[in-house]
Amino acid sequence: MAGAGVSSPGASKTPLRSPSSALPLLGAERWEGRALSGSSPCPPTGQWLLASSAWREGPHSLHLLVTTGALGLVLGHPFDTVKVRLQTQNTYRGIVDCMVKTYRHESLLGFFKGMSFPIASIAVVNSVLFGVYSNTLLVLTATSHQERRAQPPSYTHVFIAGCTGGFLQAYCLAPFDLIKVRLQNQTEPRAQPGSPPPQYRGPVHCAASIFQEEGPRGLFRGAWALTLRDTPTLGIYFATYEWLCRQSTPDGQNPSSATVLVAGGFAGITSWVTATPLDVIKSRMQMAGLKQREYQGMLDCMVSSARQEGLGVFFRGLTINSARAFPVNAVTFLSYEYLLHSWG
Ligand SMILES: C[N+](C)(C)CCCC[C@H](N)C(=O)O
Repeated sequence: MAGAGVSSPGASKTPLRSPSSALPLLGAERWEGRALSGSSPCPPTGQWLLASSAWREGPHSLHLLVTTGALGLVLGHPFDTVKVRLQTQNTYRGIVDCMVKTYRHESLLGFFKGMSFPIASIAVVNSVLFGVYSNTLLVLTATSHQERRAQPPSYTHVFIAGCTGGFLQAYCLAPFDLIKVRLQNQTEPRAQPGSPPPQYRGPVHCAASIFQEEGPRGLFRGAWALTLRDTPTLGIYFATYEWLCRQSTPDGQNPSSATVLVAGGFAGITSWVTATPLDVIKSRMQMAGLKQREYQGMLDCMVSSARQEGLGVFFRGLTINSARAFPVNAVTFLSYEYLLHSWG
């Protein structure tokens, strides 16, 4: 889950304080402080990712990344399943129809299909996203997090850092996202005696089957669409969060919980609204490996989807995704800030 990794927006409004009293300090930022207090203004290349700094920071940073990400994922997964089904299957008349059919045929468990791999991979994906984001900001602004409080980074820098993080995390996310989408689209009820078994018995079986049937590259099906979806929209995500927090936080103060909730929620919505057209294409490309529909490439997928279903196809799942995005990203940012505070 994205969401937890901005160098705290509140930090930019906070006067210099001792690290122990400062509200939001991400592992990487502590590390940045150390790096900058030494001779080098830039992070050593071998320490580029927060992945490594989070591990070195000890269990706190790691728990932080895992807990916030997993919480958001579990909360939002039922919405995500409905979204994926609406985007890739033409059998539903709308959100309510999809929910009712899913519940009737598959029970509540149907909404949670495909959740295990995203949870298992959240630490890696978030480490890459936030590590790259945080360190790109460090390189761009050449200021430590403490200096950044007095001199907040420009939105252009925040945007570029977010895009860089989004670009690099996309390739880590791609196989996990593919397996999630394939499992979410299995509409067979679980363990019904007599009914045909689903094609994939679980995430590992799904990964192994894709590898065997579609080759190693099959695991990266839809990866380009995912990269194109995430690169600009994660820039928008961080910039929106930063902007909203700065707007509603008086100088010298940390953002209130309400500000964090609202800013996180709207950052999620804004980013998902802009991501939806490519999200639809990405999900369709990922499902294309099953040969129900084949596409020559991303452009072909866009053109044939639009021809057959009209331009509205690019907005499939927008409503449910926005409904999901607000609480998920509000909670993600709030728990992130809260956990940093209590462990600070
Ligand atoms: C960039 N994109 C719009 C795809 C996602 C941005 C929000 C990410 C968040 N973890 C969530 O799952 O809602």
